[in-house]
Amino acid sequence: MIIKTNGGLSVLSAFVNGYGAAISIDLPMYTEIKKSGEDIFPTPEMADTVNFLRNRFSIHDKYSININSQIPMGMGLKSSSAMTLSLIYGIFKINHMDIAPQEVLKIASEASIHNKTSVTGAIDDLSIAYYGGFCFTDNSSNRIISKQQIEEKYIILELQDRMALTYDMRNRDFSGYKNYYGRLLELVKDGHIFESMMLNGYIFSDGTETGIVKKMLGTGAIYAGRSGKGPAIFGIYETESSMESSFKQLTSEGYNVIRSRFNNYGINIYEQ
Ligand SMILES: Nc1ncnc2c1ncn2[C@@H]1O[C@H](COP(=O)(O)OP(=O)(O)OP(=O)(O)O)[C@@H](O)[C@H]1O
Ligand SMILES: O=C(O)C1=C[C@@H](O)[C@@H](O)[C@H](O)C1
Repeated sequence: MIIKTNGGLSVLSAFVNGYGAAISIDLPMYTEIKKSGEDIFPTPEMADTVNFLRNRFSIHDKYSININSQIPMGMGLKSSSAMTLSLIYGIFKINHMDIAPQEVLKIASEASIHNKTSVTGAIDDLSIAYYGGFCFTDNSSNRIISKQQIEEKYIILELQDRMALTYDMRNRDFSGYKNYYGRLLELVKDGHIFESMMLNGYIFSDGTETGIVKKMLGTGAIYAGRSGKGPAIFGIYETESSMESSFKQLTSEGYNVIRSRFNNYGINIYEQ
């Protein structure tokens, strides 16, 4: 069985006050899961996720797993939530276990903490991997506050040659940002998703993104900034042609950029 899901962008990082929001973009991850004579897990985090599920549900089969992903890892593009959710969703499906979506998300959130790829459980990131579109969540109670389909827009991502792992954020003290995040929360509640995206990324700035952000804004982007902790930088474009012309400009200047777009698809079985 092959499970397909996608990456996404941060709208509100939940490290500060537990509230999180994210938005799904076309960056597919294909996770192939087969019952097998022996366990074949490419990474310790994948082994941990499957073992977590086995202990919880008395699943005794062995699995061979292979991931083919276009979500760059450790970039703030929701790769770990796509990985954890696709394994859990896929193992339930392969075993014909009919588990309600909110229960799947809760288990994936607990597994994300257990496999050390998440700090809060990242129900925001898991929810967009599950449903697509935009999701706003309370990560401290594993609850979706709202979710909605998102209008088509075009994205450019600038990738950097370093990773920033979420788990490394676990000891960072964000308490000084509580007032600021109170305001960002109001922005999200009032529907100002893209404004929150830009202002949220600012907290994780190391000052190096100013050049590319201004380049994106100066070549047609309507918003640009860091995707949460990053380091990936996003630009949002109203039309495909404005995105294409900015993309041409950025590549000619040597930026490492890829194209994407918002999506509303969610997780599904790509091949039985
Ligand atoms: N294609 C993949 N194959 C196997 N494991 C993956 C894959 N993509 C991500 N992972 C797992 O996710 C980890 C990276 O997750 P992390 O949460 O640190 O980054 P991220 O998902 O890019 O960040 P963010 O949560 O800010 O979007 C990797 O170390 C790996 O364990
Ligand atoms: O692992 C986590 O708890 C999180 C990781 C980031 O993606 C954040 O954007 C998210 O809100 C929470």
